[in-house]
Amino acid sequence: MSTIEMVDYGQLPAVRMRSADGAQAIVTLYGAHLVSWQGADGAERLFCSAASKLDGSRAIRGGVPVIFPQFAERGSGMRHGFARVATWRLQDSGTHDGAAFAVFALEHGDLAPALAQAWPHGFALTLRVEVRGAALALAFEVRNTGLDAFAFSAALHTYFSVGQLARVRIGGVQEGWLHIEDKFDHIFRAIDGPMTLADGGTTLHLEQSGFGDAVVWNPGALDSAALSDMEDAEYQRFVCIEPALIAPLTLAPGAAWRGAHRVGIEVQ
Ligand SMILES: O=P(O)(O)OC[C@H]1O[C@H](O)[C@H](O)[C@@H](O)[C@@H]1O
Repeated sequence: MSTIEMVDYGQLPAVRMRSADGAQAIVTLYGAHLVSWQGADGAERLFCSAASKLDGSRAIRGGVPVIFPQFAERGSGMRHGFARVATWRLQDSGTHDGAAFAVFALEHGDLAPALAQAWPHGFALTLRVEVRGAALALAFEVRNTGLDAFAFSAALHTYFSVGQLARVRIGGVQEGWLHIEDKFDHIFRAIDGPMTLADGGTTLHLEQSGFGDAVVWNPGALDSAALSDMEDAEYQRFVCIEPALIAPLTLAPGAAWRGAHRVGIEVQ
């Protein structure tokens, strides 16, 4: 049976969805942050740092932070935007054909006063998360509900759990495989096909639409040690592959933009 229930994740209220075949995901309302995803095989596919704050005092280190309306420091607002540190609402949830899904929403009126003043635009965001079998589907929508156009960037900053960073191969971002052993931070532009993340006997198949770019990031040993919310050796346990819209897109009043990210697990 598929189920949707409220749970605590650390000190944060969260939604856990389970599909009929046992796939599950947990999303905190803080950030509409997907912190855990297991396919029906029960293996955790996302990384979340053991040192992450889970109390709403700062963004969660791991999972899938929703980046909006600015990427990193490419803009005058807060680093990676406010969506990952705002508290979203559960707008809808349910089950269909054995899958379980939940939809999270954030509007300008939901923002704390300081954030609302810093970004005075009418907007409505939704993030839909669905799990079933070996598949995860994320759908992100940005709608301009105001009277003026605004420009935004966005990303689904996915931290994939890996056995050992140095063994991982990433396909679909450049000619041949990409290998990462230490610090790496690169924006791959104009992604026009599926990507793969191969780790030992498991391959994740990644497909994105709407998002034209993909950012691949790992902090490496030195930066990892300098991050207060990551343990020193943890950089070897994940790689971020992030569907992204880096160059700001201008959205007219009433217009909407959609980006999707689908992940499928193949175990050899
Ligand atoms: O530490 P954060 O604000 O979560 O950012 C983490 C990382 O996000 C992206 O992947 C950027 O490309 C990196 O430059 C950045 O370091």
